[in-house]
Amino acid sequence: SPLIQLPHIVPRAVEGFECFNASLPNITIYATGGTIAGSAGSADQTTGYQSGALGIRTLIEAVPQLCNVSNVKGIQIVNVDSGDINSTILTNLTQQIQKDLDNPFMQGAVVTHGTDTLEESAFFLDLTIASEKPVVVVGSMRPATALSADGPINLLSAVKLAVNKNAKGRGTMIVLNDRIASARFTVKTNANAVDTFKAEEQGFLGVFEDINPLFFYPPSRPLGHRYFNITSRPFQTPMPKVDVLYGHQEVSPEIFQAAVDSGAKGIVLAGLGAGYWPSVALKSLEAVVNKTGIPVVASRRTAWGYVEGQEWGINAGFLNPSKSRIQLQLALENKLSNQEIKNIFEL
Ligand SMILES: NC(=O)C[C@H](N)C(=O)O
Repeated sequence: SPLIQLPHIVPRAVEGFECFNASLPNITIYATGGTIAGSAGSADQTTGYQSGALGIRTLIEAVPQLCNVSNVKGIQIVNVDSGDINSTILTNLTQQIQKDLDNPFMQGAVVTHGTDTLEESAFFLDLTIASEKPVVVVGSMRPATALSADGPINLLSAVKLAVNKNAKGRGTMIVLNDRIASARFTVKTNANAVDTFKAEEQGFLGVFEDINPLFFYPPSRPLGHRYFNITSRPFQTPMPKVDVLYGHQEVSPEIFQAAVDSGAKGIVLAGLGAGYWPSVALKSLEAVVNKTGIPVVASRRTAWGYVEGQEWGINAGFLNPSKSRIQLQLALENKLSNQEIKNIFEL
């Protein structure tokens, strides 16, 4: 049902909205950049374009259908390639979205984002926003100027999802290519393809049919979900540095100490198979862990799988390295002990 019905509250709600109809729900679109806001020199150029070139007003104006489903307010958080998103930008985003969703007149939030690190930001929002209302992160693989650009339909899908009554209680979701995906499990699997976001083992939450969301199951949160309250931390302060190290044949045993020396307060390992390391490297890893007490999370370099049983560290379970890094950073920011961090990861 529409959130705004009483005439006397209309003027307050109108403020800041790009389009307004008292019978429609209210959504805020937070724009951060990426290819969905990307601009190339010609319509047939799909690489080498500038990410984060167009502002949120341009993105909204390109999809007039948005105003048929929702009142949309656009907020430009930053306008960057997603490689430049960091913990201060994400803290700012969480704090603004939380405030917004706590407002009874707001129905949900949509975040536009580059796809390269979208899986990290979506997971961050999932862990730091406390609300039943939907948070939807959306991107595109083709710049806004391209033939068959996927951004406009993805944006309309995201807004339709954010106002859908079945979308509540599912945490943060990811929308691209007619799919609804879980922020916890979904990753970018292909550097170029439009159907890149997948969770091979956990699957999708639903699909879009005629640009309308259809869910497979009732709402639920994934096992292992944990909330981190960052609403009152100063957002300008970066969170503790966590490095991801990649395992391979002949890996240098010195990389663990090098990470600590460069300021890492936690380490995530993209290990071989189910979290293994070559024996020489493992010895030096154990020495660093024993000497510094730094938390080390064992994840995997394979795309999918489950990591358990690595005695020298904290086992990542189903979380891949990029998502493990986000959770470890939030755990360190919240000053959790190594044992408490272990309890969060090893459910
Ligand atoms: N498709 C994209 O959005 C890629 C872009 N480099 C980004 O992540 O910002």
